[in-house]
Amino acid sequence: MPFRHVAIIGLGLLGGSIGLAVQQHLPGVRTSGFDLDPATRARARERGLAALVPETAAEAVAGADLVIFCVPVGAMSAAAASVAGALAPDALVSDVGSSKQTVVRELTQALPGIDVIPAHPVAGTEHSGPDAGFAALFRKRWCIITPPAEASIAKLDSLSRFWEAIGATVEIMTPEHHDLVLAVTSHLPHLIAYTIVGTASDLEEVTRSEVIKYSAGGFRDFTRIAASDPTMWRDVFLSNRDAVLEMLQRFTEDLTELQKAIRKGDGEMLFDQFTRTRAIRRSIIAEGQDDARPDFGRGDHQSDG
Ligand SMILES: NC(=O)C1=CN([C@@H]2O[C@H](COP(=O)(O)OP(=O)(O)OC[C@H]3O[C@@H](n4cnc5c(N)ncnc54)[C@H](O)[C@@H]3O)[C@@H](O)[C@H]2O)C=CC1
Ligand SMILES: O=C(O)C(=O)Cc1ccc(O)cc1
Repeated sequence: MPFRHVAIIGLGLLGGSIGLAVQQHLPGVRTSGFDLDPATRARARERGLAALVPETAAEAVAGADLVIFCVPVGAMSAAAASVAGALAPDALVSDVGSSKQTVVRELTQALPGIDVIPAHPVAGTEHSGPDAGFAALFRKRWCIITPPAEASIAKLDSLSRFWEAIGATVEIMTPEHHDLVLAVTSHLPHLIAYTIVGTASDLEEVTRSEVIKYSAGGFRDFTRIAASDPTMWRDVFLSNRDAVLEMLQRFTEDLTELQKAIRKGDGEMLFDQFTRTRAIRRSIIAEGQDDARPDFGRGDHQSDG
């Protein structure tokens, strides 16, 4: 393993999972971590999310050759500023943020002279905080690395090997392309889930208890997504604004087409559309890209296995 000491800033779902995964898969690598919230630091020590959880970010990054920011994308700048003077000059800085263009810009600006190579493990749950992390989170999941044009090939290779060692499969993309792809595959679906759950709970003629009682498959799946962390998702939408607005525009147009078909009684149009989307689901399953997590979509327990 090219890294001897990994420091994790932010010890919630992502940071905690990285800490546990490194300790499980790379026992020779030192781990340290810091979180702004004292209660999270205390819980991180109890759960052993990192071997060392000191009281300051500067102490956590001292001597680390890989520093990973695992904070909401709107907090990346402040988190980077909090370690600016304390990083080893040859440390590699990375992150796990769900959007990449603003993050790469903000980390690079906050840390002049330091190598920054952002990443996004496309792996998560609707849970957050220091109790949510588990070592197997990244197993068989994609990790998209978005190196700036000037990134060192050797450091990019080291970061790829790190993610592979904790179970992920690495893909390289530009930050621009990443933000477009994730806008449609992740950000828009979350926005739709937040909307539909809000719409259902605002109805006057249908009571909230009826919504809960009769929430068969479809609605229930949306409520899982809509339970995701409000701070994290507020930041994702504000940071990936342009790509999300572009995808939302296309989605709105397609929704209007379906609305027209229903009004006109155009069953053929509806049937063709649903046949096309069923084929997409089937190809996801055939490629083994359905979710490997044992509790996906069903319970709210996590495992450390
Ligand atoms: N939740 C998910 O499923 C996924 C999240 N991500 C990304 O990972 C990042 C972290 O998300 P989660 O772990 O889910 O969030 P989380 O809410 O579980 O953890 C974030 C932690 O960062 C801490 N924090 C905030 N500002 C800080 C600062 N300046 N210094 C130190 N700690 C600070 C918070 O106290 C919190 O404990 C986000 O950027 C998110 O977009 C990426 C993939 C999946
Ligand atoms: O829980 C789910 O279904 C997710 O979609 C998790 C997730 C959330 C944010 C990401 O950037 C990547 C994965």
